[in-house]
Amino acid sequence: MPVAAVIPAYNEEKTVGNILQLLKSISLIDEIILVSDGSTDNTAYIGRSYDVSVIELPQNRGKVGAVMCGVKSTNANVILLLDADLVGLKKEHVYDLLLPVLKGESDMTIGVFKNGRGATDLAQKIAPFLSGQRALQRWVFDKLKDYNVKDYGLEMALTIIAKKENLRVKTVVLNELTHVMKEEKRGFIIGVASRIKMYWDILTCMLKLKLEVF
Ligand SMILES: O=c1ccn([C@@H]2O[C@H](COP(=O)(O)OP(=O)(O)O)[C@@H](O)[C@H]2O)c(=O)[nH]1
Ligand SMILES: O=C(O)[C@@H](COP(=O)(O)O)O[C@H]1O[C@H](CO)[C@@H](O)[C@H](O)[C@H]1O
Repeated sequence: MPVAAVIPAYNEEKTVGNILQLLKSISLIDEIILVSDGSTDNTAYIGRSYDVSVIELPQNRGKVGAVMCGVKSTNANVILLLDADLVGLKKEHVYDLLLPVLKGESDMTIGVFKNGRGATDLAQKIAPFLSGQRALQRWVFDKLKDYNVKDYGLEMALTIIAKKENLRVKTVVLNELTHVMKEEKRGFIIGVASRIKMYWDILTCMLKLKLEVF
């Protein structure tokens, strides 16, 4: 069953290289697609240097736009979604996300950080369903087409759809994995603004999909 890893990246030159290098060493993955979402740094250049498929969007489309573009470009049946700002990604994390889907035991897996860093562990403990680390059957992803999901609403939408349709979802622990937080990447003011926008996207997505998840 062909597997594509889709990595949305907006100005992630500091972290994306290590992620691509690790993914390239995993034979379960047939295709690696880096979507540089209007990045103004060396993200796309680094992607090309690892000899993976690089889609360079001329303008920033937001996370869901970037991911959709990447998924559209492949025929793979199984999609692995990973953020480009992960720190500490190991092969075991990727296997733990992919294998339940490849074995047909789960329709989607959701990876939750543990023992990474206090702040990012806590965020995912409170809201594991927001995690960007997932593996899923393509037909699950394709259900997003029926909804008008914006930017950071992606994970909330996938989680709600899975619940609504009674899909088999497995939460897997990603030990000693963390990511660079918005405030660390973009500075305090832009980081906080981006965080507020993220929560707004999530809230509007929840309201739109009219389903309670709590
Ligand atoms: O407009 C955007 C915003 C984010 N991202 C990517 O989506 C992932 C998650 O976004 P972000 O880092 O902002 O979320 P956080 O990790 O802080 O929750 C990262 O790989 C980003 O580079 C993107 O492709 N386009
Ligand atoms: O875990 C979370 O609460 C947020 C915010 O993470 P940080 O506070 O920047 O560590 O990040 C996740 O949620 C976003 C919306 O679902 C996803 O797009 C990100 O991939 C995910 O890391």
